[in-house]
Amino acid sequence: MERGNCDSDRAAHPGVFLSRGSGKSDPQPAGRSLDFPVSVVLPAGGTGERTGLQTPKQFCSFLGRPLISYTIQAFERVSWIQSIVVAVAKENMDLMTDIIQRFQHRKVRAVPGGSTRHRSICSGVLALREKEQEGKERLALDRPKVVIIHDAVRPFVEEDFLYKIAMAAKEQGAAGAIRPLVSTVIATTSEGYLDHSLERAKYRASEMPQGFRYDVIYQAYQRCTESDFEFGTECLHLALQYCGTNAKLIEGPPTLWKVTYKRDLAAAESIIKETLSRSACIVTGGSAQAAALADALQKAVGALDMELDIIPELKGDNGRYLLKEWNFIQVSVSHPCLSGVDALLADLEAANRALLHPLVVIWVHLSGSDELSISRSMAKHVAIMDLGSAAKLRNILLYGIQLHQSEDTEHWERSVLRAAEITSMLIRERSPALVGQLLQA
Ligand SMILES: Nc1ccn([C@@H]2O[C@H](COP(=O)(O)OP(=O)(O)OP(=O)(O)O)[C@@H](O)[C@H]2O)c(=O)n1
Ligand SMILES: O=P(O)(O)OC[C@@H](O)[C@@H](O)[C@@H](O)CO
Repeated sequence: MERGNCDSDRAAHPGVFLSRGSGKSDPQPAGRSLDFPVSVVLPAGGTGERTGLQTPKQFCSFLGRPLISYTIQAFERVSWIQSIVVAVAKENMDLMTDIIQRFQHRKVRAVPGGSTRHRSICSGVLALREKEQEGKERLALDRPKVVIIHDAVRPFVEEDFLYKIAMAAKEQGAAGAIRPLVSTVIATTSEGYLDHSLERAKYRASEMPQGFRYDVIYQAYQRCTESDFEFGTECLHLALQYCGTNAKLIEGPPTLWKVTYKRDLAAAESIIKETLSRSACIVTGGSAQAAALADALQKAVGALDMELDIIPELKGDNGRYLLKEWNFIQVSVSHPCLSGVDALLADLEAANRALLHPLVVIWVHLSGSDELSISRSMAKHVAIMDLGSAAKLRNILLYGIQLHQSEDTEHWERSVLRAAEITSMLIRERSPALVGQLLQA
């Protein structure tokens, strides 16, 4: 009798589909293509006990966005992946549905997971049997030829490696990521003493993603035992044990690690922030003075391991920066005018880029020597504070940096270096506390 579900008391759930948001995810990289349908199962039904936190780790947020949303995005950006099923604990179905909606994830549906990881994965695999239905319209999605299974708490996965796993799974029936062991594996006696140690060079750590021909993983879950469901941790083993399918093992990059302990959450946040902070686009408005300041800043931030692209305006071909850059610097000289910043904020809102990550906009103002009146200075501070408060509601973090013209070369160079250091810190830290502040370089 075909196993219709993975927990004794549970029918296969078709999954909750949300209308596909018009949300712009990152532009699809000009990637590869596959001539067979591939779907993904993300087991996310755990409680994350080893983090010691109340919130399951897959729902812990970085920069205002849950970890699972980063993992989903890593897959939905891959053009040859037709659909993604996330298996979550029943009590988290509404939360997962809200995350899919709020971050306008596409190709994604949530299904109830199970009491163990294997049961959650099995629920996801069974859900892929159903023709995916959205509203009244039936989606012309075929049952996948290959299923990629990937822990939802492994957010750093790249298309190239997914491609290798999917191709190997199609050819071999199963494929899995491996990594060298860091520690030696030892066997202990029942009294807690060393029994023997394994020769580390002969063994590898089994990681994710893993890939399977649909029929292989489906049959494996149909044939495995309740003990497998309860205590097993290795899908590749099920494929070998119950389908005679010997997985192709492919060494993956070190970025495939799994968020398990609380320290891993801090590491993941640091990597995400570092990834978002590598570059920025500086808009000069076309003036020679602003361009000269931009050149000086570009050199100074280069020494801080950050790249600046300098453009006169975000029009025409330069509009592409609105779709790919996470950080922008708008330069104004002499007249403390925020109209350029206003226009940039409007462009960013139209591009809907702040949906997934907080964007950083820095207004760099080079004030003339004559601009020392207290009232004008106060007006600037109030203006950027107001604009910053409004932009923050749209997940755009607006900061200001003011430099003063100086004929003294040494003084000027020190100002530019301070401006570069402040710029790098603001982009790296994305601190909500400094939003709307006009910092002095
Ligand atoms: N019943 C379960 C248990 C785990 N998982 C998922 O399997 C992946 C890897 O498992 P693990 O790191 O062990 O997650 P947890 O079980 O949540 O962690 P812990 O063992 O610390 O509770 C995670 O994405 C987790 O959400 C799942 O889908 N269903
Ligand atoms: O054992 P845990 O539930 O912490 O994590 C699951 C891992 O074991 C699993 O993802 C890989 O070993 C590949 O099977």
